[in-house]
Amino acid sequence: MSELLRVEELVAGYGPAVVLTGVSFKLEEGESLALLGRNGTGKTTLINSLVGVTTYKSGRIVFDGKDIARTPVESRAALGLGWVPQERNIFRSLSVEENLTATARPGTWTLERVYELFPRLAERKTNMGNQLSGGEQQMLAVARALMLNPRLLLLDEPLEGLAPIIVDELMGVLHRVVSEEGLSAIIVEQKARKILNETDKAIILDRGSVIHESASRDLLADDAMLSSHLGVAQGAARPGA
Ligand SMILES: Nc1ncnc2c1ncn2[C@@H]1O[C@H](COP(=O)(O)OP(=O)(O)OP(=O)(O)O)[C@@H](O)[C@H]1O
Repeated sequence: MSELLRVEELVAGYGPAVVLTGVSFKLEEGESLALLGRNGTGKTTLINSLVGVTTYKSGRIVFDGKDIARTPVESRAALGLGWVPQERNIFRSLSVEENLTATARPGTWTLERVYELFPRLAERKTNMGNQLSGGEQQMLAVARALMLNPRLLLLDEPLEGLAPIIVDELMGVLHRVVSEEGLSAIIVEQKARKILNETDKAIILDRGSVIHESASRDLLADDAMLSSHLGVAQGAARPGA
C-alpha cells in the first residue's frame, strides 16, 4: 500500500478563530478512516479543511504526494477528493440524472453502476432534487460524489437524521464501496460502533486535536475509550450505538 494522505500539524479554523490546533494523521491508499469525537470537537472542520473551505493557518495536507494546503477549493475535486457535506448540497432544481452528470468525471463509476448501486435513484432519475426524501437526497449526494471518481471519499455524517431502513441501505452501499471495492474514505459518524465495523482505522478528535488513533477493531474492543471520549455505552452488541 502507498500513502494517499498525510496531514501534518494542521492548524485551521474560520476567519480569525482557530478550531484545529495541530491535527496529524495518515491514510494509505485503499484504507478507510472513522473520524470520531463528541459534538463540536472539529470533525466537520477537519473535513472542510481537506476540501479547502476553511481558513488555513499552518501545517501540511499532503495528498498523493503533493501539498494541497493552499490549493483552491475548486481544484481539489479534480485532484481526487470526493466530498459529501453534512448539508448534502444537491442541486434542487436539477433532476436526479442531471445532478449525477453535472460534475461527473470519467472513471469506473458510471451512471449505470451508480444506478445499480442505488436502484431508488434509477427509479427517480427524472425527479427534481427538491422532490426527493431526505434519504434519497443523501443517496444522491453519495452517488454524485462517486461519479467524480474520487481517490478519496469524504463523508460527513452520512447517516444523520435518516430512517433506520435507509441507514441500513446506505451502510450496505458503504460496505460495498469501501470494504469490498477498497475506495479510500474518511467517514464522520456519531454512531461509532456502526462505522467502526466498516473502517480500517479510527481517530478521535477532542478540542481540535487527535487524542486517539488506532485500528478500528481495537477501538471497538476498548469500552473505556469509547465511553470516556465518545459517550458510547458499554457492551459490544448494542445495535445503533
Ligand atoms: N462557520 C463557522 N464559523 C465559526 N466557527 C465555527 C463555524 N463552524 C463551526 N465552528 C466552530 O468550530 C468548532 C468545531 O465545530 P465542528 O462543526 O467542526 O465540530 P464537529 O465535531 O463536526 O461537531 P458536530 O458533531 O456537532 O457536527 C465549534 O466550536 C464550532 O462552534
